[in-house]
Amino acid sequence: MLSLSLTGTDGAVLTVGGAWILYLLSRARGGTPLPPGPRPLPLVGNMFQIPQKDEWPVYEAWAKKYGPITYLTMLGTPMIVLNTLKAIRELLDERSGNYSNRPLMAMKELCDLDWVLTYVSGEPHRIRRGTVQRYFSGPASVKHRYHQQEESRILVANLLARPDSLEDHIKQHTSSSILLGTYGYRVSSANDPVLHEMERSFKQAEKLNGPLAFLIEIGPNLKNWPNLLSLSGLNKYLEEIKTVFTACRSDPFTRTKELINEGNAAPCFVSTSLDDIASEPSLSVAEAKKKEELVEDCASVMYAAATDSSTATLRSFFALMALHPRVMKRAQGDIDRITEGERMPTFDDWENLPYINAIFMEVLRYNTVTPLGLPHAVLKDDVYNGMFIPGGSMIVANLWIIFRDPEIFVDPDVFNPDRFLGEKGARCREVLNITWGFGRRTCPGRQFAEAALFITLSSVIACFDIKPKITTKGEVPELKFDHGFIRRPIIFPISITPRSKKWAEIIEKEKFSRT
Ligand code: HEM
Repeated sequence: MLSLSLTGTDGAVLTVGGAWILYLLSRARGGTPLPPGPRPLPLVGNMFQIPQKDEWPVYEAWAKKYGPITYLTMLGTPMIVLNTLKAIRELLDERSGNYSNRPLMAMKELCDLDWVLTYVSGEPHRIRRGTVQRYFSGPASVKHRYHQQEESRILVANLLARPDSLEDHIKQHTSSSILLGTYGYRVSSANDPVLHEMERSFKQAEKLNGPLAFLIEIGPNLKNWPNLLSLSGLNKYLEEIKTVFTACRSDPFTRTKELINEGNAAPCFVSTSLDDIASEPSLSVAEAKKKEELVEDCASVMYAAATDSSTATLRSFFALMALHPRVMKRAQGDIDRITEGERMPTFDDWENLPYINAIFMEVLRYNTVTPLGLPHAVLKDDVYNGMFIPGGSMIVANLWIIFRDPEIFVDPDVFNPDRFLGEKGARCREVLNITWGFGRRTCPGRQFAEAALFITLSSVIACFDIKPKITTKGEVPELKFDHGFIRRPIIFPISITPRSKKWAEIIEKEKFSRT
């Protein structure tokens, strides 16, 4: 029979046990438990357990402890981490309709950013993606190759002239490639004022995913509380974000329209799309204006979407080539066989240079640019393998752990492009596809980016020897990274020299033939 006389220890055990049961109940919905995860603190959730830097080992340890799905909360917003390829495919690809929203939308809506392709969902997203894909994806991506090849020649010429300014050259190269494709604008240097203008939105975008965005997400709809917005000063803060985003949308678009009117516009996404609109005489003035605004919206996201990831990938490439001379030599041998060592590679050589593809795939795997992909959000409540997935959760794919799975990528800590070659490399190539995202959000610039990587990497490898500058202590420098959703390598001093006098002449000749 149960005795009701409890000792102090019994009481403590019951109190702790009761609290634990309440905690477990609070993690379940209608009897379906939430996925497992580290215990959250009241209100702040797991905020202080999620590290601000060097976070990957922590996510990896959670994956080992909790299995395919880790459940966290940040200031009341659920955050779900998918740790296996199976869970990623089954949720983000197969249930894409429910898993393709973007998180933390409340603050973006307060800033009236309902036109930004990378944030919007549903029909507005579908229409904007279609507009971008028509000019950048699949076969349409081929029309960018002329400029992409030109930009690769400018890059190698800049590296020959000023090899110590590698970061500036990479920045100029990636920015120019996307701004030419989008607005027909060629960037003159890393200090081009247009880049400063475009990059203003980066700082504002960070605010949209910071702690304030989490707080606004769980609170009441502040649009209904205008007095609170203005008394708290929040109005001014949100207005600043909106103003910068709006300027980044309208300023470059207006400039390209002026060039079109003067008859001086280079073929690009904006000029071609506006030509298409003009060639539809059946459109009313209002319909044409709406279509034009759509082009303006879509153009404005391309710079931010393309440059950060492309720049981080190229930085990794230079660092990894400096650290892996044998890979570099082998690629140079392949290129020389095709070009007879007399010219730089062109797109016609692409299919004959599989090792270059293998190098950029291994760069993408080894220094994963987005170790947690780009966050998606769950539209409606769902159940997966007996676990409750709340609607509104932020959901991310742990690419870092998958790209280090020894079952797929043997010796994952070794930089080895060979793993992607031939029939044996089919599985690795297939898994690497997740580097481009999932479902309805898959990167629409993938083909553009792959072509840019091919022509840039092959041109650089053909022309230069790349070596680390040994430190004063006689050591090879270590590769380190910035922190954040995009993993940006911090480049150590690298020596970039033409392979021979002849190659310096080829660079000069091909640069000259461009002008
Ligand atoms: C190495 C280069 C690149 C990598 C690794 C990369 C990767 C990604 C990833 C992971 C996403 C998020 C997908 C998701 O949410 O599931 C994304 C989205 C996007 N990317 Fe890329 N990308 C690269 C270059 C580019 C380029 C060159 C362009 C433009 C030509 C581009 C345009 C976009 C756009 C517009 C989105 C937003 C898609 C949406 O929200 O529907 N990207 N990219």
